[in-house]
Amino acid sequence: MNCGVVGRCIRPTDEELENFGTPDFTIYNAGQFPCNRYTHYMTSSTSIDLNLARKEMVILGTQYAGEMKKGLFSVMHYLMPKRQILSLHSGCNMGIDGDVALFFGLSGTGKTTLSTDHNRYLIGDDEHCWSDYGVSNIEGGCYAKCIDLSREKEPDIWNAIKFGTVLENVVFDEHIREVEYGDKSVTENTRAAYPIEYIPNAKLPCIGPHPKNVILLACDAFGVLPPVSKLNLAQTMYHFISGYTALVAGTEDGIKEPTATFSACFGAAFIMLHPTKYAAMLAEKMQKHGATGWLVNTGWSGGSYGSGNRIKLAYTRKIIDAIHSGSLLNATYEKTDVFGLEIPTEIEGVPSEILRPENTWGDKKAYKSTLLKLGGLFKNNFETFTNYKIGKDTKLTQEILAAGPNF
Ligand SMILES: Nc1ncnc2c1ncn2[C@@H]1O[C@H](COP(=O)(O)OP(=O)(O)O)[C@@H](O)[C@H]1O
Ligand SMILES: C=C(OP(=O)(O)O)C(=O)O
Repeated sequence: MNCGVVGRCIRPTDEELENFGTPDFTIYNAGQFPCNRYTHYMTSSTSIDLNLARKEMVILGTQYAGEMKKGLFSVMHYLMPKRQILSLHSGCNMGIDGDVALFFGLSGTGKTTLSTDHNRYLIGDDEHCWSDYGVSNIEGGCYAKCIDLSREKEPDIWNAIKFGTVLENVVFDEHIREVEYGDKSVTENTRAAYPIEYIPNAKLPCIGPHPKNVILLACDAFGVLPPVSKLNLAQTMYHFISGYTALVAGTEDGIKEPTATFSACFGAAFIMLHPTKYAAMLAEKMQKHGATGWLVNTGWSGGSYGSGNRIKLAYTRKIIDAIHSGSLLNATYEKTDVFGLEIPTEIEGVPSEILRPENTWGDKKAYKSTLLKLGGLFKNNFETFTNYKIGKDTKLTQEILAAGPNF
């Protein structure tokens, strides 16, 4: 992505600008002007139209800066697989030993927060490609949510908000120009767009070797998924194709209560081919490069949204640390009912009782029925995909099906 959209795209050097020639793609952003919602297939006065042949995108009726980057992300989901490159809706970072981790997840599940890690190099927070040479960021900056942002919990993002960063939808005092990060009066989806080099340990250029860990993030507002589970390849494919999260108030307009969302490949809005095409590419790359899959619940524990609490970010960070260090791979595991997930019995710095969700619920009956409810939602959702084969391999398709909830 090589243009200058609020610091998030890869900016050309002065030399490249000299010989810029014609752009690869042109965005016409008339965000203040609504589209005609009475046109066929229109459901609102907002539209983002792509013409792949003309290499043009037209944005109407929305001034949300996210539309530009996500529109181009859709283009990449078309162009990249044609070159055997997998486009990924994931954050990405790298340890000092060169171990790369991907963080897949829908909006608000923690891609930006968890890939921005003081002890690791940031490759990017949201959009990447995985080719035969390793991973690379599509963007040149980040787009962090900053609702309730605090210096203590997210110091790197806090410090990246300085001159040159664009704050979107935040409320601030006009006189002293101080931002009130807790203020949701415009929207909960407040953002900070900053160039990646505002993160001190950014990996420049934003490329890295083949991933060692593939972390699937779900913010489970039902509170029944374990804080972390180790996945085999078939389970990784199953959860990748399912693309589950339970949204709470935030990015999507009108969502105030938690609802289960299934978004294939953690990006149904952006994919252009059938989900199993991307899943097969992911499986092949993970197998070839020996990557391990993980499912991390950054959502609720001790009950559903309303009665339980969101898992502390500090605990999620400890879980992620144990994945990166390799220590979690060697932990002792036990298997859960229904989802058949392998969960560790101990992780340093995390209270052991929270690792098994059942332990944290006071009402065990409510836990069981909520677990079965979620399992049922997964099953229903997956029916859409059962007729599609993963590549030519029917065995893999069967394995993926068997890797889902079983009850
Ligand atoms: N346990 C947790 N893990 C990750 N994020 C959490 C957790 N608890 C609260 N959060 C908050 O959830 C939000 C995650 O948003 P973000 O990282 O921007 O998601 P994404 O990049 O996937 O859209 C942040 O505001 C973060 O502070
Ligand atoms: C820009 C977006 O991505 P994310 O919320 O994952 O940062 C969005 O979905 O609006």
